[in-house]
Amino acid sequence: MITIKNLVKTYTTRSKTTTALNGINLEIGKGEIFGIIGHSGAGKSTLIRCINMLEQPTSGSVWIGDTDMTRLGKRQLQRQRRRIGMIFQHFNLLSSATIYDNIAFPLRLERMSRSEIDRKVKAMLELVGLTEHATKYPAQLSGGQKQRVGIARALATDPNVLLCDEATSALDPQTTDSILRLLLDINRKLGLTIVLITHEMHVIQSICDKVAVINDGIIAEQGPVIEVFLKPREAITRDFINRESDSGEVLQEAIHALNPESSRTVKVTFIGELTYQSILSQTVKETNVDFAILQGTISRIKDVPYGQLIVRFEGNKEAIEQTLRRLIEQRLEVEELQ
Ligand SMILES: Nc1ncnc2c1ncn2[C@@H]1O[C@H](COP(=O)(O)OP(=O)(O)OP(=O)(O)O)[C@@H](O)[C@H]1O
Repeated sequence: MITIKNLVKTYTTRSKTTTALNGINLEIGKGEIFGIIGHSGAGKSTLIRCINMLEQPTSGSVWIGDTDMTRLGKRQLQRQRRRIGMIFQHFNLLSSATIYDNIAFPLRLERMSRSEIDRKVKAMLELVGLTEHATKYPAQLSGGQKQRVGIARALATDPNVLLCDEATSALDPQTTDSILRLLLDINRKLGLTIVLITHEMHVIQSICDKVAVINDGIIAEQGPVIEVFLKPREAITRDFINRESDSGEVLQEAIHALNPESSRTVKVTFIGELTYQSILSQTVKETNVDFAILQGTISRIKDVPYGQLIVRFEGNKEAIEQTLRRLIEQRLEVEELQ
């Protein structure tokens, strides 16, 4: 659906040249929710803005279906952009227009008839749950409601791609969750492809199918969210994961306080149905080792439950080795920590 090939973007000012994107390659499937996560300055905004040519790439190409967006003339680009909706961190609503008129705005640009516009705006208001608020102005709405208007306006022209530029970063956690649920609902109802950028892992974990981790203008790691977050390969990915846990320092102390001769500390990950099974206790009964749980969590990545335990095994070296082998045989992910 969206293919980004060798994308490079440099910004040149009088004093310096900044390479914001340095050879990005991405493949985003139709109907996918694809998240791009990175620290401030990593290149996220530049990347998402290159998808609809709000930023002109320096080199490389961006394909949406069979269309290379980098090669379009002004008219063709305008036409293509109607197929790509976008929502923003600070909503970008017209403050002097009612909610109804904000949503009608892109439709009027398309010179739709009044009755068609009315039908479409009402359908959009219903989709985002704001029917009661049609005659209000943006200043009379909460942040979450304003973002719903942003979503309704973005979807009014029936796009097949929705770009979300830090769409929940200005919202509190509860409102963030309600907007994320709405995006997921829309993705499922309309089969819409969604590309979102964020610096919060929670956003990716809640609704994305795939994720790319961007750092210094390059993709450090990408793949299905379960793969990337539960088996991270790169330090930057681990950094995002560990930032969510506030016990990182205490845990490091606990791990380093151990006698490496008689104990081993591992992170054990249970994915899907395995999350609810008593595999650990059955295994240590067989192998006769002791264990202490240093940390435990249970959560979900989109619809898939997972559990993670940081466990210190103590006892006979051979018996610990056998325990780890048995856990792996039973399809648990085992990563040794040091
Ligand atoms: N218009 C511009 N002119 C010059 N440099 C720019 C411009 N826009 C972005 N940059 C630079 O490009 C790099 C990537 O910026 P970008 O805004 O894409 O990062 P980001 O990951 O979205 O960061 P943030 O989360 O803080 O918005 C940064 O070094 C930034 O300073």
